Amino acid sequence: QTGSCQLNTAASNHRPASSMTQPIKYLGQEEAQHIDEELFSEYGFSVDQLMELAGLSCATAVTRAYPLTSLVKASPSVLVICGPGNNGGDGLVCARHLKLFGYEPFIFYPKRPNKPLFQGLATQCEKMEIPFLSDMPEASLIDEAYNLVVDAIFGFSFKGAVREPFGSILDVLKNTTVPLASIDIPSGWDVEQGSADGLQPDTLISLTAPKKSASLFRGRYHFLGGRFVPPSLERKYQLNLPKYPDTDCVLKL
Ligand SMILES: NC(=O)C1=CN([C@@H]2O[C@H](COP(=O)(O)OP(=O)(O)OC[C@H]3O[C@@H](n4cnc5c(N)ncnc54)[C@H](O)[C@@H]3O)[C@@H](O)[C@H]2O)[C@@H](O)CC1
Ligand SMILES: [K+]
Repeated sequence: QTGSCQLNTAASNHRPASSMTQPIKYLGQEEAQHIDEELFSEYGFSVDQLMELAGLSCATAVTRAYPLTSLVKASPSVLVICGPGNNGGDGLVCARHLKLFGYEPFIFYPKRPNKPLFQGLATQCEKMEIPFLSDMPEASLIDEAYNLVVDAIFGFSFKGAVREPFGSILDVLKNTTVPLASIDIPSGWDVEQGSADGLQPDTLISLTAPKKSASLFRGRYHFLGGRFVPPSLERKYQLNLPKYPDTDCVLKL
């Protein structure tokens, strides 16, 4: 090999992601979980750090898709439904930032993990005077009272048939007509195959990179959020992420 040849190879291996022409990668379930583990192990991030950035991305995406000035109800109410894992944690962070952005979030959080991270996030929301609902409202009440619903029930670790109480919650959501904004995965969808008779969100906020089922998303707004991926991790998994504009934490795909 000549010296110039080696130089070219090295240069092409270190092209910035923005100059790559390949389309953004849609991740399988295992691959998404591997990336997640690697961020926490090899890359030294903590869960609450990335959750904060993920939840901020989600709240920002809501402001883009449903600006305060576009809301039709008398108050800027948003129902945020949080599940039992980290997707639910993203929802709690999202609700807190929505409040700071001038919205009136209400949280339904039926299964709270007994862990300091989630207890802390719930306390922060309570201290921000965000009400927690004790029951899931009926579909007609949701349509009447809320401008939109944020679906933070399940993310990329969802598997198998939906267990209660979440089956009934998803059934209610299938009967609502207000826009639904799903965090990372439309809840109840198979992470790779989607769900023909599942939720049909108006907005999907894919975190880190879209998952395979996102190719079946038919809503109006698909955002990418979670602007925290180190370039070497992006290269390793060939994510081909588009370049976020300026200092934005979300990007419309
Ligand atoms: N690595 C990343 O990219 C990041 C991921 N984050 C979020 O973390 C999510 C993944 O979080 P987790 O791994 O905690 O998992 P999930 O939040 O997807 O769900 C796991 C929870 O759902 C329950 N569950 C799974 N299948 C079920 C079923 N069929 N019926 C009823 N309950 C079921 C599990 O028992 C567990 O409690 C992502 O989708 C994303 O929203 C962010 O918080 C931070 C960064
Ligand atoms: K979700």
